[in-house]
Order: sequence, then C-alpha cells, then structure tokens
Amino acid sequence: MRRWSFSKGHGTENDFVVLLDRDDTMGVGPAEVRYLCDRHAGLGGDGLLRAVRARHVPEWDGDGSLWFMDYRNADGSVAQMCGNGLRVFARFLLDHDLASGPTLQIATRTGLQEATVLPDTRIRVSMGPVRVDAPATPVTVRTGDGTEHVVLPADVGNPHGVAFVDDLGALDLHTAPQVPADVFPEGVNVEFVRVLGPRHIALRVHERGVGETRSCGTGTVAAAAAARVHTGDTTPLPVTYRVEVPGGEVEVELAEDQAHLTGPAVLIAHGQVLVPEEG
Ligand SMILES: N[C@@H](CCC[C@H](N)C(=O)O)C(=O)O
Repeated sequence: MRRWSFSKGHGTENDFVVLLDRDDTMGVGPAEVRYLCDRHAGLGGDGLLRAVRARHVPEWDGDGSLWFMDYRNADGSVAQMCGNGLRVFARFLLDHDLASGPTLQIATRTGLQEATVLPDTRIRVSMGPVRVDAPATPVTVRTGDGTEHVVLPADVGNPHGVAFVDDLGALDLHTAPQVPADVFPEGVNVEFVRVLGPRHIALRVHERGVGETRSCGTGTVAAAAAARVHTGDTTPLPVTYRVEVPGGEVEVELAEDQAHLTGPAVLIAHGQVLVPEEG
C-alpha cells in the first residue's frame, strides 16, 4: 500500500480529492483516480485535482515554475477544464503556502488562468473564452425517461450542451443523456437550465465522466452564455449572471474575450489515505 497525503474540498458541493505531486513522482493514473473518488470504497469525489509543477507537463509550454492543475473526472478520464475545481485548487495552493495571494496564476489545459481571493469564502477565477453555437439543424439529447431536449452546443475549453426547460425537478438524470456522437465526439456535459428572470438562471447538470453533480463551474459559464442567446438578451457585454445550482449559487461574468466565475471554495479535510499498489 502507498500512503498519500490528500485534501478534500468543494465549490458549491462539486467535490474533489486534491493531491500534491510536486515533481510528478506519485504515479496517479486512472485506476488511482477511480479508487480515490469512489464514494463507498474510497474518499469520494466528483473529480481529482493534482498539483504538479508545470515543467513536468509536456503539453504546457509556458512558465514551468507555475502550478499546473491536472484535473481528472471520477471515472479516471482527463478533462480540459474544471471551473469549481480551479477555485478549490487555488484555495489548496494558498492554504498550503504553495502560492501567495490575493491573486495567483494557475497553469491549466486551457492555458494560463488567474484566481483572486475575495474577503469571504469566495474566489473569482478567469475561465477563458466561451463560445455558443447556434447550429442550423437542432441538436437533441434524450434523458433517462425518453424525453428529448434541444441543446445549444457551447465550449468553455470543455464541451457542453445547454437545454432550456420549465421544470428542473421533473428531469431524470440517473443515466447519462443520450447525445449525438457526431456533434459531441468526445462526450459532453449537459446542462438543463430554467430562466428565472433577467440574467438569473437555475440549472441541473449531468457531467461527462461523473454523472449528475451538485454543480459544474464550466457548466454555469456555458449556461449563462447560452441563456444570453436563448433569451435574446442584447444588453452590451460585459454582463453578469446569477446562477443557482443544487449545491449553492455562483456568479458568471461574460465579456467579449473572457468569462469569469465567482463562487465559494472550501477545504474540509486533510489526511492520509492508503492506496493499493497498481495491479
Ligand atoms: N465540474 C467541473 C467540470 C469537470 C469536467 C467535466 N466533467 C468534463 O468532462 O468536461 C466544473 O466545475 O467545471
């Protein structure tokens, strides 16, 4: 057995196991991620955040002394970005004196992002650009009860499909929504959004590689951008959306070239975990 130090944290109840693997020596593969994120046999988490010096990440070509956020879904798959994870990652770096605030730079698979600590439990992070497509032919997904929903494809570095519904409570998200593979060849995160008022929305989400989660940061950004298109909101950018999720509430700022996400980020435990040797 290997004995690893870990932290556990969450942002609006999207929860993560966090590991410090400074020099990329731990050997954190898909099996280790699945083990640690398992809610019965492991620590439990929607995903895992590994803090590694960027110089050890072949796809990173910027400043190697930065911390790289290596995000994995609970099923062991790699995703390009995680908005709630980015805030929790920033909190982890600060609490462990691995970086100093109030503003810090973090290397990610979607490039360099910035996190700013606010006086309460919240952290504001840059999320890069968000793109919403209005396809010529409607894209539909089918939920567990067989209901079909038209989605707007959106890209926040990772893929999203955003559907607008009247009743969030009626959705069956026990199984992954069936999606057209030609539109989403790498799978997709699907957000179901109810418009509550001007620039005020609520959502439920089914995450690729995880299942239904209590929140998804990139999903809130995708949903806000899609809601702007869906409602025909012509208010000039920048605009701010209030987004309610099952695990709390976040704020999404949309600007021409960059979105920002603000919400809580807390660490709830530090400890040691025994991890079986591979094989
Ligand atoms: N929970 C995350 C998104 C995590 C990645 C996603 N499941 C994917 O596979 O793209 C967030 O807060 O953004």
